[in-house]
Amino acid sequence: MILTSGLQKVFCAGLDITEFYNPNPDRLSKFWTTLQDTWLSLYTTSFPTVSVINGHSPAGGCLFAMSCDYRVMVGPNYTIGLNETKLGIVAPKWFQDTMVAVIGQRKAEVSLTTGKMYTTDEALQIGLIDESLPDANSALKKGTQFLNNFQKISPWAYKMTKDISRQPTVQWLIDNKQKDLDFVIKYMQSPTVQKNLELYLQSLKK
Ligand SMILES: CCCCCC/C=C\CC(=O)SCCNC(=O)CCNC(=O)[C@H](O)C(C)(C)COP(=O)(O)OP(=O)(O)OC[C@H]1O[C@@H](n2cnc3c(N)ncnc32)[C@H](O)[C@@H]1OP(=O)(O)O
Repeated sequence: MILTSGLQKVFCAGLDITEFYNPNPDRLSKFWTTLQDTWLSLYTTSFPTVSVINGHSPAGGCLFAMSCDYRVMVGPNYTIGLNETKLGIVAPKWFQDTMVAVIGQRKAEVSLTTGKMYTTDEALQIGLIDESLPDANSALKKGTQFLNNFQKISPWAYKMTKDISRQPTVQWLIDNKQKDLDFVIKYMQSPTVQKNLELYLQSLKK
């Protein structure tokens, strides 16, 4: 499966920030549970996945890209990263663990604490993406080539290997779904967090 965008310059703008601003707890609860379930499904697919990142990919967009098996990004003008601290919020543990699995503990900690958005070249250098291509068509071709490797791999061997590799991160969320949800609901009701989100939303308006 290839995950890509039909837009001109945005792969995925991340989660809809307005869902976190002055949230209705019931609605936020459904929103967050859907996100947890969607991520669990994507991160544990029984078939190979590639993200063809053909535009900017902040926060939730970066999470979805990192959750695929391989990342091909169009360069040099787009950016990718977990920028939550720039919004004055915290990337949850499973977002962080997903990044650690891709680029390692040290690079992930620097990346997460600074909320850095990496250019395509920078992302390639730290291993956040696997390949950089100059345009969307060649990126799509590369992504397809990667998937073709699996014609010679046993689906069972593929799935078992991926399960072993991803198990700790997946199991943590399965075991802590309610705790994670409760934390988000409580955290998003903090006046400081709300103020930070208000300022960030204002900064996005042109
Ligand atoms: C325990 C704590 C739990 C925390 C949970 C984790 C929470 C969040 C994870 C996230 O995913 S937060 C989202 C982070 N996303 C961003 O920071 C992206 C911000 N957007 C941009 O940088 C740019 O919009 C863009 C994606 C580079 C696209 O730029 P472009 O110039 O094409 O478009 P704009 O004119 O800037 O935007 C159009 C329009 O959309 C609004 N908007 C953009 N992104 C979001 C978003 N993620 N959520 C809600 N709204 C968004 C932007 O304000 C514009 O609105 P209008 O001015 O048209 O009203």
